[in-house]
Amino acid sequence: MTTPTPFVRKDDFSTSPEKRPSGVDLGGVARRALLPLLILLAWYLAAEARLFPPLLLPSPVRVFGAAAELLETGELAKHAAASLARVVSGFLISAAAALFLAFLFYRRRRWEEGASIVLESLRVVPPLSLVPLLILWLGIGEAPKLAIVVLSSFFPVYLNALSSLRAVEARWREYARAFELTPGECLRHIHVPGAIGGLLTGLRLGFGYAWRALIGSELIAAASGLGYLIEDASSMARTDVVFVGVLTIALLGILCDVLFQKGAEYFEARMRRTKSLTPPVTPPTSQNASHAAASASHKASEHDLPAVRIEMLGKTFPGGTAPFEALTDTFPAGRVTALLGRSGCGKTTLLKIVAGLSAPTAGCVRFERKAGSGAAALRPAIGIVFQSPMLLDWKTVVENVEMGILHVPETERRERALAALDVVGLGERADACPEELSGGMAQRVGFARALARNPEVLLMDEPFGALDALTRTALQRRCRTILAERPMTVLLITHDVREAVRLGDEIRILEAGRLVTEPAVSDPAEREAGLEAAALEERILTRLLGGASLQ
Ligand SMILES: Nc1ncnc2c1ncn2[C@@H]1O[C@H](COP(=O)(O)OP(=O)(O)OP(=O)(O)O)[C@@H](O)[C@H]1O
Repeated sequence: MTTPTPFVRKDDFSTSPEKRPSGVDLGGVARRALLPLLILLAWYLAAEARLFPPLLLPSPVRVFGAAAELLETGELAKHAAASLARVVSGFLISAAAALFLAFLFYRRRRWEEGASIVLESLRVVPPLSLVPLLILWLGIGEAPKLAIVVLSSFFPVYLNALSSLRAVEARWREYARAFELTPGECLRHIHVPGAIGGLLTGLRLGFGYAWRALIGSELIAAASGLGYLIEDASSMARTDVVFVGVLTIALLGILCDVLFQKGAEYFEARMRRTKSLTPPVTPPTSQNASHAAASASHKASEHDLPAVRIEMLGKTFPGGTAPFEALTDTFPAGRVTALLGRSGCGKTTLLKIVAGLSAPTAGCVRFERKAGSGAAALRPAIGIVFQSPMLLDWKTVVENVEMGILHVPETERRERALAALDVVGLGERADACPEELSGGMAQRVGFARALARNPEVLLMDEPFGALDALTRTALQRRCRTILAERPMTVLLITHDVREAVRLGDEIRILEAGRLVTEPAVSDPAEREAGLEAAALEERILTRLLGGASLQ
């Protein structure tokens, strides 16, 4: 089965605020402080015992004395501020450039290929080796120092952003096509919130690299900054001041990192937990409710519904696999066609072609309406239910349903989504997060998302395959009720012969690249437990098991 799996994100920022224990973790603070305190003690003892000459290892007392002196004269603050300004401005420039390029390239591999030799060369060349050139081109002012910081922090941001955006884009590509999302909608609703962990990790790493590049940048004819302070003190054999400079860089780096991490956590929580930021779901007004309900329970006239006609349909994948080469059949209008077949025979491939998610290599799909139908020229509205629910975990239940109908005006969208949730019995859970739902509920949300589109053609790819037997039976019954009230042309892919018999008005078996028709049980009331149903089930099972051995 090639249906995409739901996206579960794991990254450096997975410790969301609500999962953290509130209050200060004193144990954690003590654990972190223990090693530095031990080092400080060892340093003090080694210096007092004169294990090394004071020029090599001044005592901590002398270092803190020098720090106090530099603080008093304002020297330390002046140099720290100059360094901080360089790090922040260099980082902002590099982050802006890196994010711009990552967003430009993540869907355009050819553009990235065009720039790849230049970018790769820059990535492997140590920025400090460019110092002579930078001085030559940019002089000895601030520009070359900034350039070193920018070059050092660019790649962590760029590479993390590019790879996380690409991973999210690939994972949700079919989803985006199935619901006809525009590139802007994909970016806003899926790619940025989905990749936010990777984006923030890259920014954090980049900021760390900017600090590390600082000293190198301040070796270039600087008259201020912690790098300059260290260099100047070193030339005057003031090791204590060198220590002050290095410790200040470490402290400022850690402080910036903590602030950055807190800010990133807050930002990520805002981006991903839209639930807490969007107004709570309010019940529709009575007038709108009736309109929405009418819309959700939109009952397409059976006369208008299209049949799905496939003609000489063939698909050959680039590797040479060809599940079928010339399929011809009609899935009748307003009826449920259950499609069975052994694993790997091409059921999902066929459904994707009908959905327009994959192009056939031969033949075509046509949606045929009865002559005289008012909607003869229209492409039908298609709803797709994937095997897994494919819910965006940064959106609430109702927002997930809305993703299927983003083309609908905002005022109507919420009402239609709520009405569709009502149809699947989840109106009360509209404001819940996907992670709060059971597997069956999540699948019903996926069903509601397809129903909200008022589909004339409903394509379902093993929609109940991952559920336990009880939930599956309950959902099959609900599905049958919904389909009885709202006729649609349905193509249902399933591995479950009983499901095919229960739900199918038509039954097809895809075997050896051919579609074989099995006569379904004509009376829906008999499909659940009638003798005819049992005999049909047995016959289909025998047919499926009688083929080649399972792979
Ligand atoms: N993108 C692809 N590239 C190459 N081969 C593919 C691709 N997608 C599917 N196939 C191959 O095409 C054949 C049919 O795959 P498909 O997913 O349609 O089978 P299926 O009948 O839905 O299987 P299952 O019931 O196990 O889900 C398989 O051999 C599969 O390996």
